Amino acid sequence: MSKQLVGLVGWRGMVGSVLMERMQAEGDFDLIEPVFFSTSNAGGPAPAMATTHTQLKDAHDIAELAKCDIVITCQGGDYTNEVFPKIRAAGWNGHWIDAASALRMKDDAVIVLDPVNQDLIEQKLAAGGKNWIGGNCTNSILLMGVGSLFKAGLVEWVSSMTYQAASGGGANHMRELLKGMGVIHNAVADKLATPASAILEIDRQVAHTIRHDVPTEFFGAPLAGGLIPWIDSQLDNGQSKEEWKGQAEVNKILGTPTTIPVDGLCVRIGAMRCHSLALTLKLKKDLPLAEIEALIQAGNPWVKFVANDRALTVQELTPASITGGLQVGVGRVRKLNMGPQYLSAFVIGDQLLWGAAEPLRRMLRILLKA
Ligand SMILES: NC(=O)C1=CN([C@@H]2O[C@H](COP(=O)(O)OP(=O)(O)OC[C@H]3O[C@@H](n4cnc5c(N)ncnc54)[C@H](OP(=O)(O)O)[C@@H]3O)[C@@H](O)[C@H]2O)C=CC1
Ligand SMILES: N[C@@H](CC(=O)OP(=O)(O)O)C(=O)O
Repeated sequence: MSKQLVGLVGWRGMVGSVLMERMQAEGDFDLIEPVFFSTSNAGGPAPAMATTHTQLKDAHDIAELAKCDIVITCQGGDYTNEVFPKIRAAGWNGHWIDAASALRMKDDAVIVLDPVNQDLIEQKLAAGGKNWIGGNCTNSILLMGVGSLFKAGLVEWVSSMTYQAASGGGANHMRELLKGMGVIHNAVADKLATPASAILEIDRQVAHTIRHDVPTEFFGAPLAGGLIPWIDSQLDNGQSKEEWKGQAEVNKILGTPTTIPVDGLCVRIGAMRCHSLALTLKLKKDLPLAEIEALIQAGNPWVKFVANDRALTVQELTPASITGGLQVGVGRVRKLNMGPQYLSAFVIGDQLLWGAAEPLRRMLRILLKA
């Protein structure tokens, strides 16, 4: 049987590069005939994984895109908004897999996170579904961590306070964070090298540098040495767009018949690519902690459950430990003073992997098997 023609758009960007790495690591390219597209370099050489179509094609050429059985795009929402309606209007009936948020809430789109919603994906596939969209990174990580509690019907509501990495903004944001760290260090490097120098003087200089010299072009405020308690645009109800996505996407991923309230504040912090969430969950009943822990551990093979122990937590439940891997850390699980149905949990994951690239390549695998 001939291999399916899979168009890849946005493979050079940050999410796309991580997707390419993962597809190579898992041997996905052996199963498909890839066609690489570009918005900036049509006619240029395609990456080495391309065996037949060795030149980049124009990512705006609808006729070329429409030759593909499957298109995977990590190019961004503007591209999706422009090209997707055109290719469908041209009668293309292939599968569209997308990292951008543009189509997520459309009725005919499924937000894909198969370790959590494989049943929903299979059901929509059988019903002729064609549009498969990766979820918001924070929501995918939340559900990879504690999705089993939702699936067991135990969650009445969840308050999710997030600590989101620079990579969520893109490559330039990661660079800006690092430049800012360097600017701060340079401002006090001499004094730091002298153990006897006064810490308050160092602190004054650091505060001045953060206010005046740390670059803010991409984040709009200094992130290095600080945090920014707002992510994405402002909505009329006082939520940020990132906060709004929590309830909307979590419920859509799970296919809940009645909306489970999900809300909280989303905060940008100076981590590189690990998003974390401090959760308060109100459970529908008072379950023993051991039972809750067992449920979380059994959620999926990528859950890395960390006992609520200081030494283990500071070793295992940090960006330093989690970054670059597929494990999603879950820990700090304990009952809260508010009552026996109130549970805390801390969830942490690499937002470029489960948060962006991994659900897309796994959706490709599901389609190749179908
Ligand atoms: N960043 C994240 O954490 C997440 C992002 N997403 C979504 O994924 C989509 C893509 O995001 P992201 O990967 O961050 O976007 P990038 O800005 O990194 O890449 C998008 C495109 O920009 C073009 N580009 C221009 N200059 C460069 C350069 N110097 N290096 C690489 N590419 C360049 C490339 O297109 P070309 O090769 O055609 O020129 C590339 O495909 C967005 O819709 C985003 O919402 C989803 C989940 C998480
Ligand atoms: N907004 C996320 C990243 C992202 O791209 O989200 P979405 O795929 O929902 O646009 C963040 O900044 O961390």
